[in-house]
Amino acid sequence: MNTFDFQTRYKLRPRVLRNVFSVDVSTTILDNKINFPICVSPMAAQRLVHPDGEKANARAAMEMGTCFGLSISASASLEEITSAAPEGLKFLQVDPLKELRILTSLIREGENKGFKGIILGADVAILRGRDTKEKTHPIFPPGMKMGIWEFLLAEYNKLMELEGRPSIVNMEYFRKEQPDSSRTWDLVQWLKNTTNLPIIIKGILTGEDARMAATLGVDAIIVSNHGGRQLEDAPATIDVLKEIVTAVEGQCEVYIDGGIRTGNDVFKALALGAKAVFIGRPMLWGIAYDGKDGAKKVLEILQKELKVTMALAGAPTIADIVEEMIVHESHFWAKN
Ligand SMILES: Cc1cc2nc3c(=O)[nH]c(=O)nc-3n(C[C@H](O)[C@H](O)[C@H](O)COP(=O)(O)O)c2cc1C
Ligand SMILES: CCCCCCC(=O)C(=O)O
Repeated sequence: MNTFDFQTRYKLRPRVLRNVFSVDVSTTILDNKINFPICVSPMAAQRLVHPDGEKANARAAMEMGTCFGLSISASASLEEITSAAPEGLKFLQVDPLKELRILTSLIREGENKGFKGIILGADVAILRGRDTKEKTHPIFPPGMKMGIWEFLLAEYNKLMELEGRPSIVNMEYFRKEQPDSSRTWDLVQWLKNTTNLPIIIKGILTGEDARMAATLGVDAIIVSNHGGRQLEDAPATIDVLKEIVTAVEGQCEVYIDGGIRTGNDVFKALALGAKAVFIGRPMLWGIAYDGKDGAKKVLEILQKELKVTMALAGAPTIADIVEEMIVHESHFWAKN
């Protein structure tokens, strides 16, 4: 099964003789202006790829004028990301945890450090074992720390001290002990009561869950199969995008990630109703190639490709990208 079906299954229906002398790819997400609708997905432990890790990607996103998603399992602290990208638009991704008081402290810290949205990882009820992990036994380089988990552990131990309960010293144990697979939609309500920041829920793949999220008042959904890393045989995100856009009836914004590799892929997602896309692995390849400059290059290439597609498809602005410009390949089978 192919979890990434942008290129093979969807074709474009270009309109010609339209004025595309100037193509404007700028847009907004949650009222924040971004220079183009391509944002950076939260991804753990980026210092495994380059010594600057998340700082490089956050800085690249800021310099390019787009949004950076910071993973709760980042190999950088909130402080480091804030100083690397002080003016950049940044969302903080959190997971369902057992001790919600430490999540509150983290969210407060995010608010104070200028983060503009909280992404709730909804597809990590458990973390799927990875074959490659068993084969390669990745180890963290000396000195590499998971900055946000360090913060959470310190907050946890403060609470334990106040309550006269035993503290935890082993980080690996803490990171395994805290994720909470019993959490339900109540967590969304809890988040809404905890912060005024917009709530973005990541990992939705069905219209039913999308409607639930919209009803609970989330501000945005990221249609995501976690880059194919969690549930095996989950659908390609592009295949369920329309169902989700239809289900939310405009009550919240819809973004998508997973397998977006070209400007054409971005265009197709927008045509099916996404307000923006997020990209994961290409940003890791970017920093692996050349740190922050490599990450910028990835964003530059995608932005340029999107402009070309918009010009050739007859859409001078993001608002001009409409559903009639995309068709599923089965449309052509029916005719033969
Ligand atoms: C190495 C790696 C680490 C990831 N870590 C996280 C994470 O910490 N939190 C999260 O919500 N998603 C995580 N993801 C999933 C991404 O946010 C995103 O959904 C996915 O990578 C998008 O697909 P793409 O890589 O094909 O663009 C990770 C993905 C990768 C490849
Ligand atoms: C090294 C910590 C891994 C945390 C899990 C991050 C994740 O969601 C992933 O897909 O990987």
